Amino acid sequence: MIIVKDLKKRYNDFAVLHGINLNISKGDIYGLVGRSGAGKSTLLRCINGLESYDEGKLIVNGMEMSSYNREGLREARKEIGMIFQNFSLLERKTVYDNVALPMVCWKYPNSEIDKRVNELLELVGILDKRNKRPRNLSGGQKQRVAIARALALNPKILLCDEATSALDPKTTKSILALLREINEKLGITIIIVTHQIEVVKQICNKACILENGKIVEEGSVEEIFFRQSPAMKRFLGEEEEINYSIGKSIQIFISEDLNNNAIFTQMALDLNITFSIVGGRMERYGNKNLGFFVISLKDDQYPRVIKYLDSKSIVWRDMMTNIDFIGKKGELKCEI
Ligand SMILES: Nc1ncnc2c1ncn2[C@@H]1O[C@H](COP(=O)(O)OP(=O)(O)OP(=O)(O)O)[C@@H](O)[C@H]1O
Repeated sequence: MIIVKDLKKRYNDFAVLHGINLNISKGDIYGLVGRSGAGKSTLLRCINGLESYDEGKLIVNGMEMSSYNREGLREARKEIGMIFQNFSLLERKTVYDNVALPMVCWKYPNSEIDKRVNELLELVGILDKRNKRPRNLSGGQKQRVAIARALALNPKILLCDEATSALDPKTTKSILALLREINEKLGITIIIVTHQIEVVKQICNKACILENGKIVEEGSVEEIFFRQSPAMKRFLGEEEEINYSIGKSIQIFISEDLNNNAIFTQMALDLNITFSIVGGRMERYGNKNLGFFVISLKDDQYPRVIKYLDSKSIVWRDMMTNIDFIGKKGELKCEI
């Protein structure tokens, strides 16, 4: 659906995108995360044709974006809806008129506009606000209007630029739930630019981390979590390693297909050992529970425990060397 290959973009002598490679498939909810200034919005604007690029390929819905003439680009952009942090609604128009605007611009017949706008307002849950002006709505309601307007022309792709950054946590949750519903019901591919890792955890199936115009981490949200790469830690501001200095410490990664309580009890029973759990965290990623625990082992327990974990295909990391990351059946094996 979206293929980005060696994409480069400069603003005068400032290189903002340094050779981006990405593949976003139909139906993905893809998170583009990174700190302020990393180049996320620039990449998003290249994807919807608001910005040109200098080198590389950018194929959206099967067409190279740089190959369009003005009229072709205008047509292509019908397939790509966009929402923003500040909602970008017209204050002097009603909710209904804001949502109708793209269809009015494309000269759709009034009856079709009326039917579609009412359907969309119903979908986003604010049909009762159709005659209100944006200033009479809450932030979450304004973003619902913006979502309905972005869907007016029946796009295949919805781009969200920090769409929940101005909203409180509860409203953010409800907007993300709405985006997920739109993705599932209408089959729309969604790209979410955000600096909030919570957003990625709640809704994305895939994500990348952008750092100074380069992708430093990419994959399914589960893979990114399991890798716990330095890039991820830098993004989260968790670079400092906790020093687990008693004996040998290993980090054991848990996914929902493992019964995490049972792992530790079973291992203690099978190996006839005791050990301390010295750290850990479980979190919800989309509809999965993922997490890790750090256990501290005596030197003589260490080889037996890692042999046991490998035999059960459980992912673990040596906290001392920080270089081994033994993968389930090998597929998650990587150096960090
Ligand atoms: N039109 C422009 N002209 C010159 N430099 C620009 C322009 N737009 C963006 N930049 C610069 O490009 C870099 C990336 O900006 P961009 O807005 O893409 O980052 P971002 O990751 O979206 O940041 P934020 O999260 O703060 O929005 C920044 O250093 C910014 O100053």
